Amino acid sequence: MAIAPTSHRIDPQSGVLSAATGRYEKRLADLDGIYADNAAFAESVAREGDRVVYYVHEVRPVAARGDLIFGTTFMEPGRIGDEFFVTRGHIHAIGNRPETYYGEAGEGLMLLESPEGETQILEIAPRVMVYVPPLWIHRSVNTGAAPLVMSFCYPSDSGQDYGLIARSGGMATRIVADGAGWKAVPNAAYRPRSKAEIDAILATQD
Ligand SMILES: O=P(O)(O)OC[C@H]1O[C@](O)(CO)[C@@H](O)[C@@H]1O
Ligand SMILES: [Fe+2]
Repeated sequence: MAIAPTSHRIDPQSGVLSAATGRYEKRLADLDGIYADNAAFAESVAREGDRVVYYVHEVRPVAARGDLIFGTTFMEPGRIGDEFFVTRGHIHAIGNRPETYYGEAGEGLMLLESPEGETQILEIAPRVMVYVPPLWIHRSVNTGAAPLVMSFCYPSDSGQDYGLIARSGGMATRIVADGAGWKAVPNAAYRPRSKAEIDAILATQD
């Protein structure tokens, strides 16, 4: 039986996606261990731990290999200390699954890192399409003063692996405020991956 075609409307300001099959949100208190400034994070959680940092609307038609998952990410503007709000970030559990992101509103960055530890930073803004190639860890950063809204699409069997970043002490690069703009700085807690761990990531391809 064929799957019925569907059409969905995106509100670029709120990221609300009509006829989404799922929605989730991440609040400040859910994001422990992501930011460098532990004291600033603890203070923010004590003051407003319930505050939503980002939310996702998505459509998952079926879980079958070869299908797509698509949706929107809405990110509030803000910082922990001098570090801009970010998504948790992940590599796909099947590492060679790619993804696209398209800017709907606001301005920010796609922070990318290869298994070997190379950093790439791509700016995202309305009408900009970003391609996340297979095997790149990816995290969105809202560097603006307004919400950052993006739409995304990736293969339905990709999965998300959040442990890889955690085991390395975070991503190699952090994005911090620099006057009215941003700059990339090294993450002092970063531990480069061993050859064995890089090989394990490469082995998740099919
Ligand atoms: O899954 P994370 O790293 O919290 O980030 C959320 C974003 O990534 C996605 O998992 C898509 O890869 C979406 O849910 C959203 O674009
Ligand atoms: Fe992804």
